[in-house]
Amino acid sequence: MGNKRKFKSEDKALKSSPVEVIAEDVSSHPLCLHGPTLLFSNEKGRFYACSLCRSKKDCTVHISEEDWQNEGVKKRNEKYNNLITKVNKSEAWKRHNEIKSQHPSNRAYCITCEELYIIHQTKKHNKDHRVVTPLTDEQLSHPTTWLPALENDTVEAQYLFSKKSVGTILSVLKKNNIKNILCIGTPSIHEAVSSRQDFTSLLLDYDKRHAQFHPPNKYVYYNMFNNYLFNGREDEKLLKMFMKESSDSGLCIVMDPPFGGRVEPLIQTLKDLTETYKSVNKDFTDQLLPVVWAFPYFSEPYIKNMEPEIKMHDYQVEYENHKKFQNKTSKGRKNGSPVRLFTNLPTSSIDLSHDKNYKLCEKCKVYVSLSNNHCNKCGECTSKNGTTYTHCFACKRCVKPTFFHCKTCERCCQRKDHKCRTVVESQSCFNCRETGHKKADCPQLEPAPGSAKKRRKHA
Ligand SMILES: C[S@@+](CC[C@H](N)C(=O)[O-])C[C@H]1O[C@@H](n2cnc3c(N)ncnc32)[C@H](O)[C@@H]1O
Ligand SMILES: [Zn+2]
Ligand SMILES: [Zn+2]
Ligand SMILES: [Zn+2]
Ligand SMILES: [Zn+2]
Ligand SMILES: [Zn+2]
Ligand SMILES: [Zn+2]
Repeated sequence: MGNKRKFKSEDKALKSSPVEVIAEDVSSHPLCLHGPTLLFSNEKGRFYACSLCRSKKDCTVHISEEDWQNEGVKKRNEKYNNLITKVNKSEAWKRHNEIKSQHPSNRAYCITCEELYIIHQTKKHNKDHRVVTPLTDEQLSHPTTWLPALENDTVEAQYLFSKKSVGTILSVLKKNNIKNILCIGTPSIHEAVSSRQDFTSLLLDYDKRHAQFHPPNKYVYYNMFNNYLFNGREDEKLLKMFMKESSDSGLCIVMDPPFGGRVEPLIQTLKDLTETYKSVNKDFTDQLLPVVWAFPYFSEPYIKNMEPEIKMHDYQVEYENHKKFQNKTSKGRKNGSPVRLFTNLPTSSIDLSHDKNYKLCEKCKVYVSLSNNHCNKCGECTSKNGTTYTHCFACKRCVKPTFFHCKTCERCCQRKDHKCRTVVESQSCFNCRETGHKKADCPQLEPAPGSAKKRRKHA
């Protein structure tokens, strides 16, 4: 499962065409089958497109900002109000209970039709269908352990945490006295705590198969890129209730978005969820809700720029079903998994004392990979990608071992295929060409009306 897919490496990410997402309230945007679209901007202009599908083939809605002013276009887009699907959670749960009342050998799940059924009740699932049977109670309550990942890799991208990673994440929450978890795209965390007394959780996920395995008040059919609840009001009430009940015992968002997902809409979602939390817990301070977010290390500049409180920790998140994302001591990638934990909880609360791949940096007071060295010049443990960085005195910073200081370019450059005076322009600011921020946030420019920077200033 998932082996066809190539991870978008840092270099590939740098070569992809530059497009910004304008982080803003999406409620007045055109709709597609996945809820409100996002406003994108590239060198040709600004346009609305799907928040979830990365390929135009999967979702064709594409409306320029100018066309969206046209009443006819607005009228035509209204059809999506009726086309967006909901999930019938109570029906699905009723079915689950009927199936559970049967002996495991009578229980089955058809992968082709994505449904649970009782064997002797239907002949619909013939030999062309992929069927899983028998099903134990344990399998019914832990579907991620046996449900195959959804096929469309450009949309759902499902990779499960290893048991060790689940344990690490839960221990961080414990250290911070957090008992309530909003699991966004993290069904294995949700399942791991489902029978525990010390945590409660609510799963928010786009994979609606979960409705057949979790009670209606434990699962929400959700799009994390536009904070869209497909079942509308009913689930908004549920989410608010969960937030209200968690006010005394700590709430944390634990999210693991599909790889390649954009940072801007995810940060916007965290802010929107924080606003919802504040609307039901009036005395909550102005900060962002606690979050533990699994994401590739090379997204750090974007996250840091948009939300400096969210820090990257050196812990390498391991996955069950992906060789490349396992630790370097196993068969995986040379430098280990590229996925790290980003969090606004104190990084010193991530205790890896039991893990031989990490050491405590006495100066940073944080656990780091054995290969990560503390640089006294930079004042921190500087490695990001799992290799040992070296300090460049000219650039006054630590760089990857694959870099060298080029005197002609007057900066550190990738050693391989270096051509002097060429700059990788994509993924950097359209204006000043620096990485780490987008044009809308460029410190050299006045903020455009409605830009993220402008809105933040006036917030
Ligand atoms: C990379 S996997 C993470 C799974 C996680 N590591 C675990 O073990 O539970 C991404 C998860 O996000 C869900 N997902 C994908 N796109 C989503 C979206 N737009 N909104 C909400 N959930 C989404 C997938 O169904 C999947 O559960
Ligand atoms: Zn769409
Ligand atoms: Zn079937
Ligand atoms: Zn250090
Ligand atoms: Zn250094
Ligand atoms: Zn240098
Ligand atoms: Zn050069």
